[in-house]
Amino acid sequence: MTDRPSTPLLDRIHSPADLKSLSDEQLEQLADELRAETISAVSVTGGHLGAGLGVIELTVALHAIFDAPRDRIVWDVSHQTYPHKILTGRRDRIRTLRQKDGLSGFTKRSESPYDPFGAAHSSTSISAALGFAVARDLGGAGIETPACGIGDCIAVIGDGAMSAGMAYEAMNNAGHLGKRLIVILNDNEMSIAPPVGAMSAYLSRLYAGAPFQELKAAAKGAVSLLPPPFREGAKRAKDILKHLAVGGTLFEELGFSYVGPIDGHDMESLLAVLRTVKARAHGPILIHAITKKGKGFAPAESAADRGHGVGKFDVVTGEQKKAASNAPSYTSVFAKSLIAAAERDPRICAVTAAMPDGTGLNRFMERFASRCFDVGIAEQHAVTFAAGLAAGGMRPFCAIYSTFLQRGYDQVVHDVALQRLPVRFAIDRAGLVGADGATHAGAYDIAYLSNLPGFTVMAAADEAELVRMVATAAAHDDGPIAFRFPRGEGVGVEMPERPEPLEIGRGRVVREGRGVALLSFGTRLKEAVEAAEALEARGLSPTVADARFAKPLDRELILRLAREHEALITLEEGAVGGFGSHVAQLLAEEGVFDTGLKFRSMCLPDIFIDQASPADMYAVAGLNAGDIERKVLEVMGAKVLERRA
Ligand SMILES: Cc1ncc(C[n+]2csc(CCOP(=O)(O)OP(=O)(O)O)c2C)c(N)n1
Ligand SMILES: CC(=O)[C@@H](O)[C@H](O)COP(=O)(O)O
Ligand SMILES: [Mg+2]
Repeated sequence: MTDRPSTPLLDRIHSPADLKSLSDEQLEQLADELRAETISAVSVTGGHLGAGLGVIELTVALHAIFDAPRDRIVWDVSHQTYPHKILTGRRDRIRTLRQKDGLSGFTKRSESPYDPFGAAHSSTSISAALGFAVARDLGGAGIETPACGIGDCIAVIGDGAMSAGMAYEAMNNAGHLGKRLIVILNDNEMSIAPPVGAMSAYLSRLYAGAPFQELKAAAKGAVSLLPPPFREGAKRAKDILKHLAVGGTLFEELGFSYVGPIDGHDMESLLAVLRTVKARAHGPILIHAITKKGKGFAPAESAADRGHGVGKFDVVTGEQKKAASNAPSYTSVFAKSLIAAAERDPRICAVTAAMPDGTGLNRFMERFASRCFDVGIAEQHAVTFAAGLAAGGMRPFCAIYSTFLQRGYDQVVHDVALQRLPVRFAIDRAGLVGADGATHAGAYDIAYLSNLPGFTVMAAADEAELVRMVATAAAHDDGPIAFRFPRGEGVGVEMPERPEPLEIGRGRVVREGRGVALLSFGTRLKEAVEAAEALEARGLSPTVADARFAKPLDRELILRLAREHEALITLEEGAVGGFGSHVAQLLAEEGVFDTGLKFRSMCLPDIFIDQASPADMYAVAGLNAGDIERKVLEVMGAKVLERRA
């Protein structure tokens, strides 16, 4: 007895080469089995379900027609690649997805030669595929697979990812270079939330209602693309292409041949069009495939997010297994606090870059639709748009995950900081996030914001602190201000009734002790307190303080801790170069080291940490309570404790 689906054909597939001998009908059957296997695997791992289900037929067709790894298939975001992983020799590990030591939830060059380019942040695929195409034409053979060289270069990009400027930068360049390059626009009319923006409306118009171009002309153009009959389906290809629009679109204006729209779930259409394109394409070509996110799994198809990101679930009912929560999530605390602040202040508005649910701004949107802006996947624009709002007299909160804010860094520097504009950055997913792994680690914002003149940088130690920081940011008009908080639920502390803004640049001592001081910035505070309590048993009683601010630093507090203790240890959920470095700089400048203070900075190590539970990732980073305890003992010269299990 097994709860795995029956997959006789898929069981024979060990690499894409095995698809080459299958008939078109068998490829259709393979797609059905691949869908069942994908659903089964994600039901035990959780993860990105809907996007993969939407590209099952496309994945099979691509691997049947093209020759990966020689042909480079570059998946945008790559959260839709679980079916691709199954077909490319990773089926035996597919139930380890997104877990410690398991398969990554995204494409990863070190994981497989079939993943020619890693991704997880969106809208990079056309640039990367174009890079491969140019390398090919310059005689490059690829790093991992030099023996097979580089064949066709194919970018598969979603309609949501098409909202980012980078995709247009790439098409602009590709149209100019004129290299053979295949872009498949996987249009499921969904980002994580329903897509927004004029471009999304334009894509819908390409296949909604009346044909946008005279059919006769389209058919003529299409027929000229047809190959001589080969293998199966040439006649069918002709029939299909007769009904397609070719030319006349924005893409055509950018120098691409446009083929579409085609039904991305109709294997016959896909095979026919891909065969034709493979045989005849010259220059850049864009194939517009219409798909359904969550296709073939009713609970996903009917979910508001089309099953974008799911927990483990029951394959029959679709019911997700949710862990009981003991405290509200940081995201919901942020959203609630911002709504409360906006009730009082009509200047408060909010900006998200395609993450209304993830940032909690969907709730703000329900309450203040005219003051909330989902700009699509467009972090650079989001930041400068917020800068404009601030310059216009509003009080904008730009809510972006730490990892995605990286994309808007020049805008943060040039448009916000340099002009000292009071944009409030609500930085969610700060620190290590778990299953999404290294691509989504919120590791760098402390460093890349704290070095900017005039920036105020805060980190919440718990959910009550987050409430205070929202109030602080709302009241702060003197330049840009950021506050960071992690993924997941809070600590379960009591919440302030009427949050008062914090005094800028003032930390707090949460536990008075002696000998050694632990100065935490962010939610490692809980670990620091735990470590301090454990150290009591060893005769040590560390002082524990919450810095609250990485910029401006609480000089008074830090210098007092340095003066009154033999050792000072800083803690943060960020990369080297952040809070600890700024504290070290202050201590050095003040000559504190000259008088013999023992100083250590505990931050993320200089490595990319693979996916695992956040606790396991912090164990790799050496930032859990036991690690802090050991560090204290090491610094204070006491016996190092046995490593905790
Ligand atoms: C730069 C960046 N911003 C935000 C995200 C978060 N994100 C992941 S998938 C996604 C939606 C992508 O939509 P689409 O490209 O249409 O793919 P689909 O899931 O519909 O297949 C978003 C916003 C991201 N991965 N990268
Ligand atoms: C692929 C992607 O970037 C998002 O879907 C991300 O996985 C969301 O993560 P959260 O669950 O933390 O919102
Ligand atoms: Mg989409």
